[in-house]
Amino acid sequence: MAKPNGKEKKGDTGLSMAPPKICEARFEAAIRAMADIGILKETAAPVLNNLLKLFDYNWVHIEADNYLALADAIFYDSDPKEGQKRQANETNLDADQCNKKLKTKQRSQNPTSKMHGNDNREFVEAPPQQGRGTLSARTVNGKKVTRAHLELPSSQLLIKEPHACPSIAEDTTIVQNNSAVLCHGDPQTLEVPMATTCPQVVAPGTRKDARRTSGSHHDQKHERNRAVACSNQEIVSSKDSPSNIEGAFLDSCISMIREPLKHPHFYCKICPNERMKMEVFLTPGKKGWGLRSTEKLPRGAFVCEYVGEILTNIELYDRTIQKTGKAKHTYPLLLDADWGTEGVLKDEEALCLDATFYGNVARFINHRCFDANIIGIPVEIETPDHHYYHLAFFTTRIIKPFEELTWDYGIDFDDVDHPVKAFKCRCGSEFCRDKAHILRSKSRARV
Ligand SMILES: C[S@@+](CC[C@H](N)C(=O)[O-])C[C@H]1O[C@@H](n2cnc3c(N)ncnc32)[C@H](O)[C@@H]1O
Repeated sequence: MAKPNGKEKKGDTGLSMAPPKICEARFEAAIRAMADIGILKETAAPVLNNLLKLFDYNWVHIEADNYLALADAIFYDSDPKEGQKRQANETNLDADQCNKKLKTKQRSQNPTSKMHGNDNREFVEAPPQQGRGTLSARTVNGKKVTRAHLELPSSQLLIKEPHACPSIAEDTTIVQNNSAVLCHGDPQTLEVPMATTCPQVVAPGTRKDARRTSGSHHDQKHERNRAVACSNQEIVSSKDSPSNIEGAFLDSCISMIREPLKHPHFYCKICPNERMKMEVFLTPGKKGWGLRSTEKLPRGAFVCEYVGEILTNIELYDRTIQKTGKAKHTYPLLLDADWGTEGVLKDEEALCLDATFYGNVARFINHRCFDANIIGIPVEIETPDHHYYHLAFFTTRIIKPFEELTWDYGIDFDDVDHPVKAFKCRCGSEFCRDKAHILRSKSRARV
């Protein structure tokens, strides 16, 4: 008997009995669809039977996309190479469709106050993001292979990090719609050379920085390599001269798309992101909450991205002024990695992130002068506009389990002219830049 969803169970019909009318009609319709594209019934029927078994007689999968799974299975059975080419073509189509979707989504976002990263993601409790997507199954040389179309949240579109790997089941082939990826549920990462620049969390009142008129970080002459991780397999590059990806990495990207059968497994057993468990904890040193990993982390491990609302500097400044004296902790981050290279930016144009109301665990990362154990690396994803990028945190050295993760906000503690003071630094580093606070602490200790 046919189930409401078209599923037919052997037990319902009896093995020797003819399939019920509804399935017979569906069977014939599938054969007709194949005949329309020049496939003989003798070829199509046995493959269809196999496919039905694979899909547990769920016709929905077989009829989807005008019998795409069936056509593919036939192609694979008759000529695996041809089947791969066909799949590669579909892959490109899928990628285009997905990119369109992503663009539409971006356009529909609130232009004045957006989340940096995943839409609607809230801090602390937010689980690691899993890309949304669809799964379809097909037979490859008689083996069931699941194909996943992932639409990944933008905050997961990141950079190459040798350990960044997916938690994808072993029979899953990933068709990536975005090229540069990191974190859970993702198969492939990109190797992008980047130099650390100095994006900073702004202490309340680093209005001087916000105006970008001066500030120590602006004077630093970094060679600012950029990772431009665009959708659809475009990566890149150095700031002044966009370069191309080349060599083994490019070859493997092409191969993943064109020869998916060579890359059936993406399950990674060593990826630290798979095991990494972040913990927000109350620091003993009056810094408020902090962040740590319960696991040992290798050097260079991706930790997380800084997520917050995207504001202009004017908006951030207004918020800061309103909060002054009330907020104990503040959560802004200037997207200033490129400031100073194009003359003076207007405050209405310069961007920053504010994790006060929306954010992720990164908002709990405390500051440590100079010898912090993580660094923020700017990553451009949606747009090559250097004023808007994501900030990805990576470990600078091996981190012991439960060691606090710290990041050098780059605060100028000597900026005493500003009406709103930075916090008193309690980082404990021997390189602490908050000299005034150290002196005060020492004289208090003497008394
Ligand atoms: C991005 S938040 C970090 C999380 C914060 N500790 C909390 O409890 O939410 C930045 C704020 O943490 C505090 N903070 C961070 N690093 C500090 C440090 N080295 N010394 C003292 N306070 C610190 C300051 O109040 C600062 O405004």
